[in-house]
Amino acid sequence: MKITFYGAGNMASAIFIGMIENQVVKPEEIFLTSKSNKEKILFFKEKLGVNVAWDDKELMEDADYVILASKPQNFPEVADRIRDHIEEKTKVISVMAGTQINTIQTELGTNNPVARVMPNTNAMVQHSMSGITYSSNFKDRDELVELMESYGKIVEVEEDEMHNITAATGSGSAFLYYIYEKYAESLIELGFSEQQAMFLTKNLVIGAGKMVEESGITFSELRKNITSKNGTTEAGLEALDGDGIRKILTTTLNAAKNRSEEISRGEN
Ligand SMILES: NC(=O)C1=CN([C@@H]2O[C@H](COP(=O)(O)OP(=O)(O)OC[C@H]3O[C@@H](n4cnc5c(N)ncnc54)[C@H](O)[C@@H]3O)[C@@H](O)[C@H]2O)C=CC1
Ligand SMILES: O=C(O)[C@@H]1CCC=N1
Repeated sequence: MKITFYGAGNMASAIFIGMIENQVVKPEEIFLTSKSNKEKILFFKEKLGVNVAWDDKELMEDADYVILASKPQNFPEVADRIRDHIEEKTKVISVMAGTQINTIQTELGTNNPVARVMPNTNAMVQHSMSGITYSSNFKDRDELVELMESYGKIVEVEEDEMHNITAATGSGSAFLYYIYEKYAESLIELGFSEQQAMFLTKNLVIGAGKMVEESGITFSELRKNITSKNGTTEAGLEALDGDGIRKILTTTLNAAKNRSEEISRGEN
């Protein structure tokens, strides 16, 4: 197999590191190219044993998959590099936010099968939650699904649902990290040192994640198990105000979704 990545930044590296660690591909089956971070991809070559190249003929020759992993704004330049070299056998996989299948096919000047995947950087630890959608001519999906499942879970969606997935899980972990950051800052206000606040928050998050994974019970049951009648948690939860926080999160998710829709209309 040959998988070529155009772009080797945060998202692409989380994917190929996840795939290599899970041994679904060998490092020598991966080809990387980039624009900005030349030293970084030479580091990946050195550390992981992947191939690195800037010659598009070499990159695209006999490729089974080409992964589009630049920012959407850089896609026109990436398309210029790929267009004259794409072979009939090559399936196109895009992780770019917003960029529609028909835009990808038009820019590449090809009708090759295209899948859009919206992963997240938890791919690095094989825990991405990714959405996937396909062009109608994308046959033989099992191999791609196996590749994508090597670094996490996937849900298949219609293309117009990709805006929601992008907000919910593509950007979603950043929203959760932001809440953890704010939680740690509040602990400092409570009187903990910065080091203590980070240590407490980090272990709270790890423990909560493991409870979600291993207990098999719902978020609300987990919460209720902590909440004593007229106790400290109840007092805190009343102050937290469930509806208020839901409103903030809905506004957050809608802002991310709207931005994905703007990108799809070419509003850079
Ligand atoms: N970072 C994340 O959590 C997620 C990112 N994505 C998508 O992944 C894509 C990449 O995002 P990041 O990895 O965060 O960005 P990044 O800035 O870390 O990496 C972008 C990469 O694209 C390369 N690039 C730019 N122009 C190029 C060109 N003409 N030829 C070859 N390579 C080129 C850069 O050199 C760099 O390696 C974006 O489209 C984003 O929407 C999707 C889901 C999550
Ligand atoms: O912020 C972004 O646009 C990308 C897409 C999802 C996560 N990061």
